[in-house]
Amino acid sequence: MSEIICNHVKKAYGETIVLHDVSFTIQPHERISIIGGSGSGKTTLLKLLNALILPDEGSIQIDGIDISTMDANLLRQSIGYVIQSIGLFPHMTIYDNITYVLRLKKWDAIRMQQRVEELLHIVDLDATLLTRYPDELSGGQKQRVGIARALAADPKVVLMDEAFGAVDEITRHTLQEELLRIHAVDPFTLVFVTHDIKEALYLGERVMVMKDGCVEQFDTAQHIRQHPKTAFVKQLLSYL
Ligand SMILES: Nc1ncnc2c1ncn2[C@@H]1O[C@H](COP(=O)(O)OP(=O)(O)OP(=O)(O)O)[C@@H](O)[C@H]1O
Repeated sequence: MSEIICNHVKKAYGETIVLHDVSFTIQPHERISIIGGSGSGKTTLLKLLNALILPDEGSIQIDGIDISTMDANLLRQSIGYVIQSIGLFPHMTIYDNITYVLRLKKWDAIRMQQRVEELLHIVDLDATLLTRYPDELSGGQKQRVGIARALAADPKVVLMDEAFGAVDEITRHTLQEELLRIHAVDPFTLVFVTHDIKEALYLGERVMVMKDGCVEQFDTAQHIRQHPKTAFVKQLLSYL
């Protein structure tokens, strides 16, 4: 499961309205990418889905439950979240980073060890890295650790914010393919924020284009390509 419904959500920081009356539904297991100009509200939207911030108006439901009524910590433990700066804990080993949520959930050591082995296989990382600290890894390896950590507790929703933005083109493409492979094997609802239209169309079954806090178009990748609704969407497609 994990249908996400965003219902007339409005968010402002002080006087500045960052999201205006945003509504959409994401189907269980769907892959959505979000693209838009800088400051259009993409990260704010992900933070709302993760209950890191709350809407001023409107509501967000996951599987029919308004997330503002849920325990925020439990909600976040059930959602995988990967950000560009990765957010690995620098003072923890890679093993401890990957198992962070599992330890919060009080998994026993043997089960955790087995899950880490599975995760290393899924994200194609070598077990010798487990005792290292984040500083001792390359950018691509850190991204893989970030993905492994996000997937550790088998979340039904995964939010990725410019997750592959800080790696070279080849690593980026490899990570994109791996993400699709991981999703195909054990699907989850994926919301992937990117600045790259090519990446948005490649990863998203549907693509949401945002501008100035509004959704300009939310359609299948094919429909966006064939029928861009606004000048802004056309402009994005011109970068392909
Ligand atoms: N904590 C905050 N306090 C005040 N304003 C904020 C805060 N966080 C974000 N903003 C503002 O809200 C707007 C939307 O920011 P957001 O990070 O959601 O945009 P974005 O689409 O993710 O941008 P980018 O692509 O540059 O990362 C921006 O104008 C930003 O300056």
